[in-house]
Amino acid sequence: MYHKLQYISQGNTIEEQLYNIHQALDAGCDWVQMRFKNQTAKDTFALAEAVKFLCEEYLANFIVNDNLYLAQQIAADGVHLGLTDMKIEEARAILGSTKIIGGTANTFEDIENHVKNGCDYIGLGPFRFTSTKEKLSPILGLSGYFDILEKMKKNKIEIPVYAIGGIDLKDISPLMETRIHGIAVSGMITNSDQKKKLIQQLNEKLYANVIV
Ligand SMILES: Cc1ncc(COP(=O)(O)OP(=O)(O)O)c(N)n1
Ligand SMILES: Cc1ncsc1CCOP(=O)(O)O
Ligand SMILES: [Mg+2]
Repeated sequence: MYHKLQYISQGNTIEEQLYNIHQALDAGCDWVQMRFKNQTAKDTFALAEAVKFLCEEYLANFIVNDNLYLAQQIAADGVHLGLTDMKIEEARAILGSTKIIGGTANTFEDIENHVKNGCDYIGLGPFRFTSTKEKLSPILGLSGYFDILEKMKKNKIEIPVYAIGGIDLKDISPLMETRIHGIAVSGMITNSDQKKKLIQQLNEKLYANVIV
């Protein structure tokens, strides 16, 4: 089973990114997506190598945002691809069956396509407005998640779905009732000054109904 909490990194420099990722790992995050936009290939590669090393030390999953070739080059655990990034089918053909490929969705049809093309999990959003990402797709709100997850059930489509976009602690329980698998968050963890406590609270809510 995939972990239910994915941390999406933030930071405008390699140092800021490493600091934020290290803090998140130290506080208990076990899945990191490195998201480092508009940077040189040299800096992005240097960061990716350092993050891979850190994630190995903490036994955390490590995936790369957008850049499949970088993920392949550094042997990351996988990649997250958006609707305007490389197609999932092409990515699967390049990465093979053992790597994680996540795909962004904003509609039920996006999810149907991703499943057909061999995606491993879905990042469905945005849940609400967030300043972390520019050019957001239409906001789904709680009712959007209910409708889309309901359609998935009716059509017997099974794939882990992660809610994303402006998510706060109080949103977790209502979101989990829509039958999502987990959440992908950036700002809530990056901006917290009590990360250990926050991640413990998040995991309590995310794993509340998991029978071990
Ligand atoms: C888990 C997860 N879900 C969605 C996204 C968004 O991906 P994308 O639409 O490609 O936007 P950018 O993150 O590349 O700006 C994500 N990164 N992770
Ligand atoms: C990458 C991405 N895609 C849709 S919303 C978003 C940003 C999520 O970050 P935050 O948790 O800070 O809103
Ligand atoms: Mg992208």
